[in-house]
Formats: sequence, structure tokens, C-alpha cells
Amino acid sequence: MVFMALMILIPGAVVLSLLLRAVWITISCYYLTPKRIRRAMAEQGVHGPDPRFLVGNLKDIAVLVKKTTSDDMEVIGHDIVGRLMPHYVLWSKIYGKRFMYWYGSEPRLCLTETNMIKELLSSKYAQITGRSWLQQQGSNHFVGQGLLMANGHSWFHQRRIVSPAFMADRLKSHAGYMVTCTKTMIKSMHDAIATGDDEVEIGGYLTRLTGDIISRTEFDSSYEKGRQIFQLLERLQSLTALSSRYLWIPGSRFLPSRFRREIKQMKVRVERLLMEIIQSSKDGVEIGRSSSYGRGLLGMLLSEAQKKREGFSYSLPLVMDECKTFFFAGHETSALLLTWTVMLLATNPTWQERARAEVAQVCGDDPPSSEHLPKLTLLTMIINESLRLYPPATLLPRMAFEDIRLGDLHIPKGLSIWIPVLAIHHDATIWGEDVHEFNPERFAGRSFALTRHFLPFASGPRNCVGQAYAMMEAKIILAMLLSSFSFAISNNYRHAPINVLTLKPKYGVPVHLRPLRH
Ligand code: HEM
Repeated sequence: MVFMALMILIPGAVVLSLLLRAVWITISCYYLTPKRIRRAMAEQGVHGPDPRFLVGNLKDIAVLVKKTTSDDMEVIGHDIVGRLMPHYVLWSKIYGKRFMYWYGSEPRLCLTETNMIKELLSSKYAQITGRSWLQQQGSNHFVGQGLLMANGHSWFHQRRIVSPAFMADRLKSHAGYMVTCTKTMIKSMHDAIATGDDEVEIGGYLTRLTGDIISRTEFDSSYEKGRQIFQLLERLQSLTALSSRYLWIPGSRFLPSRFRREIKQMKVRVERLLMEIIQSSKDGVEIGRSSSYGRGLLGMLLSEAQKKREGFSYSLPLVMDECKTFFFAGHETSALLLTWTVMLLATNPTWQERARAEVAQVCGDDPPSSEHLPKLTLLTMIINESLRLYPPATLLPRMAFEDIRLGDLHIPKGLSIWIPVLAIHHDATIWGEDVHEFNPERFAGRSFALTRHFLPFASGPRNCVGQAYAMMEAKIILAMLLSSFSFAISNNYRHAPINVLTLKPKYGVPVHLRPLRH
């Protein structure tokens, strides 16, 4: 009898304690911790708009952004902060340079003071700040535990292992691939305009090109396989974004979602394609066709996966996540940089001519090589100015996993700090009265590494690992485009920048191409 009672009571007690624990965690995450953080920041004079229960200020942001982005801009001007970050403009006017807002129940501190930003991004805080739970959940099915979303100890090891793939000596060996892929794109542009219509949407061409380049240089993969992976990743990205819209609701991860099935199918398809690439690399070594897994990133990851290290090693699922991360991070941002730069040059013919003359003088009739690139100073200034006006990544997020001190502020554990890069790049007190003008001259004789107000690739140990790769690729592609065509913006261009994870031209960038030589 007693035994029977125990058999019923013990599981009941276990279920009850699990339930109580879940309730406690929910109350703590969604109410007590945010309340504690809000009080701690208010005591230091940092305030912000009142959050609503669970939704925080999400609705306020959505309403404001919807209003400012519903129409195209009337002229091709570059004063875009009010359009893309109206909530920032409003709240910084009311609450000052630092203010709090709430992404659901995640408290965020908006910080624009560049000395404090530099400290936050320095090695001092590299392992005790990172991606928040919300960010990780939002991209879990998409890039998983890859470098972009990793934190702490794991991030440190992943970064150390992949970094050599993006060092100068490796990059030099990629220049030839970049030139070959760009030649193919230029040929397809010639073919397109030979049909009689000289207008092309340049963004589409550049997205395919940067995809082609990353597939070949880092994954020894064919254009076709890379293309399929990008298409699936793009779909996965938008499905993940749709399904994570409700992550702020407690337990929403466990609720049925109409997207989950498709996400699962897409994930299986991407991983099958990645497995084929991985297997072909492994086969090369096993049948003796090749002595290593290759010089690109995939080769490094596969040889790392063979090593058994204390504390950290690359498992196959992590290699997959890393591949997805680099396929994604390595092409969309680069394509956007190029697309915005073409738009700027197509609307500034004088700078276009100056850049073309520099390319002709430095490279002559040869395709650009790694020796030419440091001499293309005007082109570098143009790229920097494009990254200032239209940084593909407009925000940098960092969550504090421990209490930290930042300048005069005490940042409590659990607070996310958001750096509004776009607003800093458009701040007249930093850049001068002509802040919204396209004026590459402002970068003349200035290494952008020296200015802490210029953050297109972030800074410090967690900056963009592909920065040198992206700059090299951008210079090669732009130099070849400039010497093959002159371009002018089409009347069909609608100036409508939008910010959906990255800063994009909503309707692409149609330009008229005039071939300069064949
Ligand atoms: C114009 C092109 C690019 C821009 C503007 C850009 C921008 C950025 C920024 C701002 C970050 C920091 C994000 C943060 O801390 O929140 C970042 C990180 C990263 N980028 Fe890029 N990126 C570009 C191209 C590339 C390329 C070509 C690759 C790879 C081939 C790449 C791979 C990565 C990775 C893996 C990270 C995460 C690094 C870490 O957390 O340690 N990016 N990028």
C-alpha cells in the first residue's frame, strides 16, 4: 500500500518540481531580471521608453519603421537614419545619447559613445560578452553554432582555427579565382546587353558573383552546388526570421509552427549538399588524388576535425554549421557593399571617371593582381565612403554575461548593448556638415583602422574575420567593372533603402551599361 502511494507520489513530486522550476525560470527571465536591470540602469541616469509586458518596445519600433519606410525616398539622398532607425532618432532626442529600450523582454542599451564602444569591443570583454539567447535561437536552424553565433570558450577556439584561412598569404592565392569569376560575370553582362537592352539589375549579378567566389575559394565547390546552397540558405533565413517573430513569448519554441516542417526540410537539403562537398574533399585524400583536404576554409575545418584536442574539437555537425555560417556571411554583405558602391558611382560620374583613370594607370591592360591592390587608393576611399553611408551591418549587438564596468557605467549581467553603426556613421558632429554627402575625399590619407568612428566591420578581436577578404574582392570586382563598362543609374531606380538584417536597396539597383572594350 505504502509502496503504491510512493509510486504515485514520487513521479508526481518530480513533475511538480520541474513545473515549478519552469515557472520560476520564466518569471525570472521575463520579469525579475529585466526589472533588476531596468532599476540598475535608471539609478545611473539611463532611461528609455516604457516597455509593455512581454512585447517591450517591439510594437513601437515596428509602427515607426513601417511609417518611415512605406514610401520610396523622393531624391537619391543619403540621409537615411530617420528612415531606417526612426525609433533611434526619437528616443535619442528624448533620453539622450544612451538610452534603454526593450526587444520583447530583452533589455537593450543603445550606446553611441565611441570611447566606450572601443572598450566594449576590446579583448578585455571578448569572452564575457557575445550573442544573446534570443539572437542564437533566432538563427539556430540557419547558422547554428558557427562562429557568428558562438560565445565564450567555444568562440575563442573557433576563431583561432578559422582565422588563418583569411590571412594575407592565403588571400593572395585567391586573387586569380576572383578575377576568373568576375570575367564570367562580365561576359554574361555583355551577353545580356547584346540583346538590345542595356539595362541590368546589378545587385543580382553581384550576389551571384560573390556567391560563386566564396564557393570556389573556401569550399572547392562548383558554382552550381554553391548556387543551390545559397538558394536554400536564403529560404531558410527568411523562414527562420518568420518563425522567430514570436520568440519573445515564453515557451513559443515549443508551440506548433507552420514554418517548422519546411525549415526541417530545407535544413536536411542544405546539409545533404554540404555533405556531398565534404565527402568529395575527403575522397580526394582517401584515394590519393590529393595530399590535403584543400587550402580553403573547408580543408582547414576537415583537418581540424581529425584532431582530438583537449577541451575543444570540431565535430561534423559543427563543421556543417561553420560552412553554413561562411556561405552566408561571406557573400551577402559583400554583394551589398558592391551594389551600393555601383549605385553611388552611377550617380556620381566624376568619381566614376576618377576611379576608372586610377585603375587604368595602376593595372594597365592587365586584370588586377594582389600587387596592384594597395595602389588603388582612390578606389579604397570610394569603398570606405560607401561602407560609411551604407554599412551592410547597421547594428552591432553584445550581451554582457557578467557584470562589467564601461567608462562611468556599471553594466549588469544580462544587459545587451546595441551599437547603432549607421547612426554613428551619419553623425554630423563626427564627420562634419557634409555628413550625408558622398565625399570619398574624407578618407584621403586616412587608414580607416585609425578611426574609431568607422565600424563597418566592427573592431577588436570579434571584428569581421573576412574583412581583408571582402576588401580584396571588392577592389578586384570594381576595378574590372570600371574598366569594362561605364554605368549610369536607370530612371527605373527607386531609392528605397531598407534594413532587413542587412541594409538593402528594396528594389535592387538597375543601371545602364555602356561597354568600353571587349
Ligand atoms: C563588405 C562585406 C562585409 C561586411 C560589411 C561585414 C561585416 C561584419 C561585421 C560588422 C561583423 C561583426 C558582427 C558583430 O560583431 O555583431 C562581421 C562578423 C563576421 N563576418 Fe563579416 N562582413 C563582410 C564580409 C565577410 C566575409 C567576406 C566573410 C567570410 C568570408 C565574413 C565572415 C564573418 C564572420 C564569420 C563573422 C563573425 C566573426 C566572429 O564573431 O568572430 N564577413 N562581419
